[in-house]
Amino acid sequence: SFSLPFPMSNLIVHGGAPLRGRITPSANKNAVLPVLCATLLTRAPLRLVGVPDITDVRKILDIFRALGSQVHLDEAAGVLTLHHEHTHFDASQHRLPEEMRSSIMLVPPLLARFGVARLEDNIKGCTLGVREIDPHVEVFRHFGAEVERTEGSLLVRRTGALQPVQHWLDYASVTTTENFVLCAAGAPGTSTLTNAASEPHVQEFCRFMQLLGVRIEGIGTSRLVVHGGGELGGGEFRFDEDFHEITTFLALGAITGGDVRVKNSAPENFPLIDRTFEKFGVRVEHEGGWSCARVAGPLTVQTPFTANVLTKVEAAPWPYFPVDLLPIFIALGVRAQGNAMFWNKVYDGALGWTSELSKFGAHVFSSDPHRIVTFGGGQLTPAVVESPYIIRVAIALFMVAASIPGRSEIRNALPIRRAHPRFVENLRSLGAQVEWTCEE
Ligand SMILES: CC(=O)N[C@H]1[C@@H](OP(=O)(O)OP(=O)(O)OC[C@H]2O[C@@H](n3ccc(=O)[nH]c3=O)[C@H](O)[C@@H]2O)O[C@H](CO)[C@@H](O)[C@@H]1O
Ligand SMILES: C=C(OP(=O)(O)O)C(=O)O
Repeated sequence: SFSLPFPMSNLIVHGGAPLRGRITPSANKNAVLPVLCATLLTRAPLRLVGVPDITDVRKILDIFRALGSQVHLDEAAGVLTLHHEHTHFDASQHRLPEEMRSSIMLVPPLLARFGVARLEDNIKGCTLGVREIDPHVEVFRHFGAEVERTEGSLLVRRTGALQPVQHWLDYASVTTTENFVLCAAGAPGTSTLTNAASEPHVQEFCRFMQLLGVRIEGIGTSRLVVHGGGELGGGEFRFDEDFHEITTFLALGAITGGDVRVKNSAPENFPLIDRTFEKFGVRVEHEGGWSCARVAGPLTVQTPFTANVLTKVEAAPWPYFPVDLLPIFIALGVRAQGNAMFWNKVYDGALGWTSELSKFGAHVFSSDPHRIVTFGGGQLTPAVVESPYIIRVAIALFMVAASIPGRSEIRNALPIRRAHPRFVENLRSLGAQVEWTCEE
């Protein structure tokens, strides 16, 4: 199994080298995790192809083993076979994985199979500010489950079968949408969700639910219709490439003035991401199943035609620019000549880390909890910086470091291992001088 501890927590990089080469991206953590949670709904065997070796996956597989499920992972091939046949859950004994948001999607399958689930308060996830639990509780209750607060956790119970519902979310929440579909799958009849999230990973998760035998209409739109209550089967599912990882490696090529090509089978997801690259003088091309980012000269922020506005990147639920990619473009912003505004419309407290960029000599102004302005293009120097527990921020700090000649250190970069397998190995294959080290 791949349940070894991973103690190296800092990234050391000798930056300044243009990164060049080809990358085959892994699967999207935010598709893989809800799919893994959903597997618990069925007693039939399953084969999942393209499973990444990331720490969040390890944690979910560990809980499956603890519950008595059959788990077999061929690490080299990334093939996971799962069989939740002789699976037992004891709410007083088993603890769902902490420090990852996706644990919350184990609740509906546990409810369906065992009538009870217990969710630790500490499920957390990236420290992006408040991660609300109420929309989930509303969904569980609406379907007929009872939710009560106990010390340090939430206890969710079902006495009878879940009832189909019509539900309208306050906002298009990714995991709440997935939890809705998971509950609806077990509620005999038709359930409808309005203001559903539609991110590529939500679509991928819905396609997996279809493989299990759940009829879903409206995938990719803001209204999902789920026909639940049928017998669920098994089968084989192959994960798509992660648009976050594709974008990350394209951005790494661009910020180091190199030429990185990334395999990309779904360029139809990229028009807005491509236009956002263009705002910093980076041209993305998609051809023959591969994408590359070209930079002609130094990175430069495009000047808007409208007077008195800043070039801006506005992140919000899909089909807006994806919020998890914002830090990666902030890294481009501090490197590009000119000024740009970054607007995080999703999280209240997700931009505090940008003060850390001043250690490289970058100039970033915090307008309010949702907006910052980068004054880019100045001289940057290598630095020792500290990452918060936010995957994409550790990457953004690494990107800036990789673009500056000299030795930099990103402390607490371990969150990267939550989403990106072989990150350092991939970087080395592109010519980066980078390694993991332990805390001194
Ligand atoms: C495991 C997983 O899939 N995690 C992703 C999922 O988390 P998650 O599903 O937790 O994120 P949500 O979509 O629920 O949004 C997170 C928080 O942002 C706030 N909010 C969000 C949208 C909105 O229109 N208004 C609003 O106030 C809420 O406080 C909410 O709690 O989606 C987030 C938003 O794409 C991503 O950052 C996470 O990587
Ligand atoms: C924020 C993320 O994950 P989580 O929701 O698990 O914290 C992420 O994938 O960037």
